[in-house]
Amino acid sequence: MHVVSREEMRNIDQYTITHIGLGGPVLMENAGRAVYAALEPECKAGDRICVVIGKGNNGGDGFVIARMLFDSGAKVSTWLAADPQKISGEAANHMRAYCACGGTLLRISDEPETFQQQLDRADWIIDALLGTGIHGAPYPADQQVIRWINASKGTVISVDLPSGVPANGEAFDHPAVLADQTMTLECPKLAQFMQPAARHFGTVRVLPIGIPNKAYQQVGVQRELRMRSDVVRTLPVRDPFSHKGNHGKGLLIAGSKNMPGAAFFSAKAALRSGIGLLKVSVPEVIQPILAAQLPETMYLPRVQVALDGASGVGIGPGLGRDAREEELVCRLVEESDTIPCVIDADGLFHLRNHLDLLPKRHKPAVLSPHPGEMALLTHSSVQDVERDRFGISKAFAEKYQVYLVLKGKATLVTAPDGRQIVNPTGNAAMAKGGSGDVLTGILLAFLLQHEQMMDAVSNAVYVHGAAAEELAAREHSLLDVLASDLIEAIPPVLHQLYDEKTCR
Ligand SMILES: NC(=O)C1=CN([C@@H]2O[C@H](COP(=O)(O)OP(=O)(O)OC[C@H]3O[C@@H](n4cnc5c(N)ncnc54)[C@H](OP(=O)(O)O)[C@@H]3O)[C@@H](O)[C@H]2O)[C@@H](O)CC1
Ligand SMILES: [K+]
Repeated sequence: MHVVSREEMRNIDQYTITHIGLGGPVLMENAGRAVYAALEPECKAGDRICVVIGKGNNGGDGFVIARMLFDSGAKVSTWLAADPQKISGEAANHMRAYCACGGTLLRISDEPETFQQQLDRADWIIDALLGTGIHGAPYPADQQVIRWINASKGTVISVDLPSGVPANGEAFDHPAVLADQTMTLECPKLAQFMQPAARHFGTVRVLPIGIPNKAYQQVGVQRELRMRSDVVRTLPVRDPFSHKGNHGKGLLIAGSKNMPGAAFFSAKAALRSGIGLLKVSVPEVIQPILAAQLPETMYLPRVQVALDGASGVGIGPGLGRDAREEELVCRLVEESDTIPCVIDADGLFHLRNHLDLLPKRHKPAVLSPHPGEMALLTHSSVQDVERDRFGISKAFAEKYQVYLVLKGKATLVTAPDGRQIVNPTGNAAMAKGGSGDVLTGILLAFLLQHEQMMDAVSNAVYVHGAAAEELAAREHSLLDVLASDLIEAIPPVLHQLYDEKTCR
């Protein structure tokens, strides 16, 4: 499923209308019908539904929804936030169709008190005020309508976008609808994955409106939401005649005297994610503790680190910020030139002034920063990173020729050629020390077992998030999940995914 910017969505619509010949009224009819079809099973007989309609094409969708509700005999009141004389194009066609079917239109500016009363009494409020077309803050009259919608008690369903939210997710401080549910048309917009916009969406349903794939290809959209079916399709299939050497010989350089746990989490996650052989390099002082906890790995004293036949390397979790490690990180990034190399946490800290090493590699490295680490790498602030997650990631991945995993609510994977994949799994239980170390281990293991790096990285991020969801769905809350719990949730997640793979 594609993820689009405002401009891309407009171009996709235009291509579909002009070159494919599916006219705007058809798409609008499809959009309104899709929302009606999704809404209808949720509504009980006698529910009061208030449709709030703006002047543009988002309002046009609202007319279709209102017409279908009216035709089905629902208790619908349809309120216009604009002068009907100023409604034009496809929206005007659908306004006429609604009226011709016998529907009544009320203007908010004529009867603001009645509007507020009806909003207050409504079980459902359909927000078709503003969509992808607005520039800047909504006009003052629309801001007032948004405040009234937000003060209402009914369930707010936003059509395409919560009104007032900028589609590209730019930071804003004006009023915007706080939806209970957003029925996104055709494909998710960037705003759904950006702060503060994302907080306005409530739960999201994506409703197809019949735009053909050709339109996406022509516009050249390079962003996708990872679907479960993508993960199931691309997970590696294990050869029944394989041996441990076929599933990767990983080397993990992690842990320090004060952070032995990080090495444990990464190593155990890599083992749970299928790696064939794993050697862990830790300071000698913590080796006995780890060896007792994790007898499945081999150990290499930190002073003797050499690739020594490894087919992939993970660097960074709990490494510490001692200046001596900087040289080690740089050396390993250079020496592992032709094999997968994952760099995280303190590995990123040590690499921050040596990023020029990255584009020299034959095999692109995988960097997995959280926004704070990304700010460090780009000499910016966390706010700068969050303001433009998509743009900053793309510029960085292309410049340094890396796979970049920018962690967050919707972790974003960017390939060296600029393709981007948004991860849908995960929850707030992961906001705890050690979670990132687990991901490093899964990444290392998956890179050694997948054919395509983008699949390996995206699947690792997906499984990591799915493990947190699995825990929260069963015996855990969002508060009590530990990194070690995440690791133990990898097996049920993989079990389920492989089950789906064999069932297909
Ligand atoms: N064929 C298609 O494209 C399809 C599109 N579809 C639907 O259309 C939506 C996009 O439609 P859109 O482009 O008409 O924009 P929309 O968000 O309804 O409102 C823009 C209107 O607001 C105005 N306006 C501008 N700035 C403003 C502000 N700050 N505060 C307040 N108003 C402001 C501006 O008028 P202006 O004031 O500039 O004259 C304009 O009239 C999309 O989200 C989806 O729902 C679907 O039906 C599928 C087919
Ligand atoms: K809307």
